[in-house]
Amino acid sequence: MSKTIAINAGSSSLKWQLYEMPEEVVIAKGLIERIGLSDSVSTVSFEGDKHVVVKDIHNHTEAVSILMNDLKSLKIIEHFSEISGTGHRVVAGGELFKSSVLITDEIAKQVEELSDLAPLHNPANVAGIHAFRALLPNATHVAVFDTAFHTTMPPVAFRYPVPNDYYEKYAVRKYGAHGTSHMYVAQKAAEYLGQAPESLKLITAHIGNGVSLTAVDGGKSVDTSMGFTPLAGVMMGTRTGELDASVIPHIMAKTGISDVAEVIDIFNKKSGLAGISEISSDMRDIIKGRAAGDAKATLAFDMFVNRIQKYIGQYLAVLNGADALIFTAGIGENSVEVRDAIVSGLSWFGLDIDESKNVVGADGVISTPNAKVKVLVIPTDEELVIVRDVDKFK
Ligand SMILES: Nc1ncnc2c1ncn2[C@@H]1O[C@H](COP(=O)(O)OP(=O)(O)O)[C@@H](O)[C@H]1O
Ligand SMILES: CC(=O)OP(=O)(O)O
Ligand SMILES: [Mg+2]
Repeated sequence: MSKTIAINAGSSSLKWQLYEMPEEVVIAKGLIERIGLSDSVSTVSFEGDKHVVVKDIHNHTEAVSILMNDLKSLKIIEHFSEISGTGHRVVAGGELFKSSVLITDEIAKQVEELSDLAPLHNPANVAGIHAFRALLPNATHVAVFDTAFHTTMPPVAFRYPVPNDYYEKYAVRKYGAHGTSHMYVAQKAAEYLGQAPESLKLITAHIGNGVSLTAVDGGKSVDTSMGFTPLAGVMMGTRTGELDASVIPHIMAKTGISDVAEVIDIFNKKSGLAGISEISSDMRDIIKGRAAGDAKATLAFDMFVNRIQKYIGQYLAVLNGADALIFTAGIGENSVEVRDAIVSGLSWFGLDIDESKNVVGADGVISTPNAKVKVLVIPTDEELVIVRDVDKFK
């Protein structure tokens, strides 16, 4: 028996789970959310109790310190040496990493160097890697990549229509993200539906602060909405998603911003729900604003839903029809309103939600019995996939 911890740094959150392995028993878990916003919330669940602390948490380095402190102060562990393995979600693996790897100094450096491919994530992932390697020099540390599941995409999906040189010399292509989550829910969907993964065409919709949709054919990713970086695809909490690149020089000329990196930073951190609503990047705040009749919050909500609907349409085309649509992640798992708004506009395609099943806490099929394309809610579990991969190296 040994304890293994999974660290999942998202753009707005840090999720962790401490497991007894190989039994896969969760000893304790934590969610630090709204990182970088006011009133961040840290929740630790341990021995049936929930410990909740609300305070401003400015960045992921602070979040990692809180997590380490909680492990000891809440007496989840007595000594750090009880933890023999750590698994770190790494968002961008580029073309370098097709599966999980044991972290060495060299690997940690490579992960840091891939930050251009995930500027909001890889630096946070590296912060967790450095902190735990320093604390637990004798443990097994493993990096698990979001991009790994998408390495099955064919060139027709992953290539961009730019001059060949850009791909061949500079690796400019679509890499995708959230792969661990898309893979996990696609496998679960096959279990829920009682069918072999090989026989299913699925559209997995990971809707959190970061959002991506994937076309999964026979258990393999064949297309996904995120691109060279997680800026691409649909509109997100703070990110634009798809945009005409010509907007960049236009904004620079009009505003006087002289550094292109600054524009990209605005597209990554100040756009999406936050940019349109001028209220928040957090869907719970948008839903409140919309309910109160706020026009900007309503537009933000409607644009968010519209972009997701259009990608579902694309993937119905890519797959030439689908057996099921899967909702997962923070918004996909929890927001009845968002699921209802997305599906109700897709009835022509044979999607039909059963309102009595589309409720808080939904888990499993939420479509009507006759729906041509089933709709499921499946809570993702990136942490479980991560610790299973750590165990492979022990
Ligand atoms: N009950 C809820 N209703 C609507 N949205 C929710 C609910 N709970 C969480 N969310 C949303 O989920 C998003 C965070 O999702 P998550 O998957 O945790 O993000 P990250 O991309 O940081 O991993 C936030 O926009 C948050 O508002
Ligand atoms: C890749 C990505 O956007 O991740 P998250 O949704 O966890 O921020
Ligand atoms: Mg996430």
